[in-house]
Amino acid sequence: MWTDALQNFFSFIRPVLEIGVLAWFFYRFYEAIAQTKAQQIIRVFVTLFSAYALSYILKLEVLLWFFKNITIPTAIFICIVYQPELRRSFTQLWSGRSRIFRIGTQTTSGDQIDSILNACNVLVNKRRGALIVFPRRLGIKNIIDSGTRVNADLSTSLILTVFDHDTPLHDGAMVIQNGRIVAAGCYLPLSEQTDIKKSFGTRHRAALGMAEESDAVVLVVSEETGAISMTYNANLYYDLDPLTIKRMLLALFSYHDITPEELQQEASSDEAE
Ligand SMILES: Nc1ncnc2c1ncn2[C@@H]1O[C@H](COP(=O)(O)OP(=O)(O)OP(=O)(O)O)[C@@H](O)[C@H]1O
Repeated sequence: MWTDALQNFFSFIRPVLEIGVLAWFFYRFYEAIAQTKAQQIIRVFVTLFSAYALSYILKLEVLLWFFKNITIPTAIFICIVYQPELRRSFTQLWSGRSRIFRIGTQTTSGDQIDSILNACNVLVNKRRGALIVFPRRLGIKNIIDSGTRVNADLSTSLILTVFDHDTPLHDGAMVIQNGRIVAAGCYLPLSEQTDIKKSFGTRHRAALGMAEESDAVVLVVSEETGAISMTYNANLYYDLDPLTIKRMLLALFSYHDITPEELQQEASSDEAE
């Protein structure tokens, strides 16, 4: 009797489990893709699938033959043409916004963020540029290996020393993780976005590229304008004030992905209460 009940239970739960896992997977995949240019790929697939379904329902034999024969070449073509977008989507899928993938941690404290922002303000006044990367869940060993390992306690003076002109490490990016300066002089991937402002040079392009390739947060101090900007999730937020940066960093380090506009809305609704 028990085995019958168990069998009945499993035969009920199995399809629920299968549908649940598939729905979760497709939702996560869509969520990752919706943030990137790979949504164009989804549109192509949806259009092709709709056309195929219509041909099937209306029994349009010639169109059905056509769709059957173009499926594999189209899939290969899309994988080749959209390879960077697909790679980014998968990276975001596994780095994810889901708690399940929260393996790594970034525990840079509020005081340490203050030290970083103090350094940024001094750099702004001295008209020096800087690029600081905060890895989150995804490891960025390849980026760290492209520079020089520092592995030192975080301090305003060390950041200033690194980004001062004529120091061997001022060219490139600094990596800060868990309140420590892990490396400096690191090379970041450049963004391939074409709709980025023409006035942005390679420093901003590198910050954006890093935010496209990984879930890291990047701070950029512009040597030319003195603006402090931030990139993450393939977006660049230009010229932010120090308080916004601090609040955003704290939120982002605790995996609460937030934009400056959302932060302002939260602050104004807190004031209203
Ligand atoms: N791929 C890269 N990885 C890390 N750092 C980079 C990379 N490309 C450029 N940089 C840094 O950016 C500096 C050049 O900045 P550039 O003036 O071209 O950029 P920008 O976006 O106009 O910034 P700024 O507003 O500070 O002038 C380089 O000296 C180097 O330190």
